[in-house]
Amino acid sequence: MTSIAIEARDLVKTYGKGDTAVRALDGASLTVPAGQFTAIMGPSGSGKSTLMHALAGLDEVDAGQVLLGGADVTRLGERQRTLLRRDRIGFVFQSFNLVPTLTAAENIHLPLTLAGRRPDAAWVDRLVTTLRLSERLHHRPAQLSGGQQQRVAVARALVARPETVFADEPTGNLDSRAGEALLGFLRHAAHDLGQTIVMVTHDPHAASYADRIVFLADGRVVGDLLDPTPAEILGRMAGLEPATAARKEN
Ligand SMILES: Nc1ncnc2c1ncn2[C@@H]1O[C@H](COP(=O)(O)OP(=O)(O)OP(=O)(O)O)[C@@H](O)[C@H]1O
Repeated sequence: MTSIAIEARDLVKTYGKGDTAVRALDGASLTVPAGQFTAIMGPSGSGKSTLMHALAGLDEVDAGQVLLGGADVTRLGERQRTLLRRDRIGFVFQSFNLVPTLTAAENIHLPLTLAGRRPDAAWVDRLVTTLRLSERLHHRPAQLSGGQQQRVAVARALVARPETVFADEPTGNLDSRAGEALLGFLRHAAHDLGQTIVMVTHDPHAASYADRIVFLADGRVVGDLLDPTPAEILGRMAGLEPATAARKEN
């Protein structure tokens, strides 16, 4: 039986107040099996980043519940949420969030340093080699290209082998070869190492590496697709875009 890594029920999240209020999540519900590579897709503004931040316990929601590995994230205090993020979750953000004064190697090791854990040298070596960072370990972020910074951020997210990895557009700054290597690696992390991967992307080709795609529109989950091909994904996305645009104009 497949165990469940994440269960989100009826999530509601509103930004702002009054006339300018935006309901970014409007009753989003979702179940993510453990050890699966899941992609979240949907039109711009449909709530993908908001959903991912809510699932990861980075942002609070107005209503609803998120169970992550059995813990109710929405009910934890700030300190417990910080520990949960530190010990069980890895993140890859669009903006990398690398520490500018640390080298690539120090950035990669940071989650272990913060948790007072020793690195697994063989695992670090494998990450660095697969992500082609061996020649760049002693550079600081400002001395790295966007793609290299992205790969450092990915290595950092995986270094502690967290149960769950959240990635927001992880291939956004990569050329196609580096992007494919990274996606292959995320797939491997799910299938062979049992990590649960949740990725937000706009790119149907990137999403086709996932086991399952969850589609969002207007803050709600509106469907999913198993073992998707890029063509199937494009078809579904085409069905979502006009509906959202039309509703916004009304
Ligand atoms: N901090 C914020 N303050 C106000 N509104 C916000 C904030 N963050 C997001 N929103 C709004 O909430 C809605 C959902 O945003 P979100 O970033 O989750 O969408 P998305 O699907 O990830 O979009 P994109 O694909 O363009 O990155 C959008 O209408 C956005 O403008």
